Amino acid sequence: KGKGGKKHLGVSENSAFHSPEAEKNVSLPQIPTPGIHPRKGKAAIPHLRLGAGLRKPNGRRGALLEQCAQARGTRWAGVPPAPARLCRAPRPHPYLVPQSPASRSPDAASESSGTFCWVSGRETLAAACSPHRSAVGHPSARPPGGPAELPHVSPGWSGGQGTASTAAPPDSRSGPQPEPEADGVMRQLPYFCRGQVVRGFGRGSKQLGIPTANFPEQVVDNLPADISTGIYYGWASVGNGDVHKMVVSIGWNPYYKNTKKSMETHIMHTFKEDFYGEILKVAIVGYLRPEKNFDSLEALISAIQGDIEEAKKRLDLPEHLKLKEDKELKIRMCTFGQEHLGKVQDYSPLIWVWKLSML
Ligand SMILES: Cc1cc2nc3c(=O)[nH]c(=O)nc-3n(C[C@H](O)[C@H](O)[C@H](O)COP(=O)(O)O)c2cc1C
Ligand SMILES: Nc1ncnc2c1ncn2[C@@H]1O[C@H](COP(=O)(O)OP(=O)(O)O)[C@@H](O)[C@H]1O
Repeated sequence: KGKGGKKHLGVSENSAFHSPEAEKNVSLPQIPTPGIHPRKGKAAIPHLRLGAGLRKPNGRRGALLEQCAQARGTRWAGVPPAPARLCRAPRPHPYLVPQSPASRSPDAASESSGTFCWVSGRETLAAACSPHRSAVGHPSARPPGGPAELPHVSPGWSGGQGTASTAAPPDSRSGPQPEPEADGVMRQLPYFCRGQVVRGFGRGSKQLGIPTANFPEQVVDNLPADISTGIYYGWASVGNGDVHKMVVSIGWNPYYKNTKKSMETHIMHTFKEDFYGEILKVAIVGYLRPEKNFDSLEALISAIQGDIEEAKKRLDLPEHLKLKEDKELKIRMCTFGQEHLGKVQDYSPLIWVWKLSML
């Protein structure tokens, strides 16, 4: 047992989900893995110790973590997770994500070398590596970029029900948007959110020939501040339906000079009928471009069609298809237990284990 074995790992109440794709698209800070052989992965990490406040995942939570690990086929199965194991997973790893220095750390400055975070749907294990100081765990901390911005909804989901998509736009933002900071945007992806489909201005189908399902105000309001306005792509499902490719526009539609921010999803699928009132779930996995103004309706339509084609292509890339098939995404997109969505208390570890065991 190494030094870390005596102390404990923490488990947070939050969830986040990052893909290797998100890491590829941006230059995230390199995770230092001092002393770790990439394949053998068992070298000592003399300076890596568990900090105060970490708890050993024993009892029900420990069992949960083991089951999650087993379900994922990670190397954690059957062993008590320790920071060394957190750090030894080869990169890129979909559940081991670099996190920015954590401000909630007792000594944030010391974490500048990187924080590691293993994430399963509900549980998050975190440890930080620093060449100068021992690791620090955050038992109750959310992973940076995780859904702590989604305070009143079920873990991992931004959602709500309502009747309109609103958010007061600063005037300066109604024009063309600057390229969002990749660091800010991509750290949030994949970003999951859900909500009841509400009515918009009815332009999508009629004027553009491209219907876009609108999310309610609460969903738009709960978007992480780091997710800039712009055009994104990802996966979507409606009600109990299958997962389809989608593009989503987040912002003020400068062409129409909307006064309220909205989030509008076009799903690349032909539906038999409208689905107002249904629960729409989306996983935003990538960014396409900022919102723009256009000289003509034709130019707007042509840009949106270009986005759709580009999104289709990108979503066919192996990393995206892999994500689509990922258990985590299936759990988040699937319908069993949907009645629980929105009630944090119903996302008990036992329900989560039950869901994993269903797969
Ligand atoms: C992929 C995509 C890209 C879009 N890009 C822009 C854009 O660059 N500028 C803009 O003003 N609106 C853009 N929109 C928003 C459309 O203008 C909007 O969906 C349309 O006004 C329909 O709105 P409605 O559902 O409220 O009727 C985009 C929508 C989608 C789906
Ligand atoms: N492929 C699709 N993607 C998105 N919405 C669709 C699609 N097919 C049908 N719809 C329906 O069309 C509605 C959007 O049409 P739209 O004309 O943009 O109206 P609104 O402005 O009310 O959103 C959605 O709410 C949904 O019910």
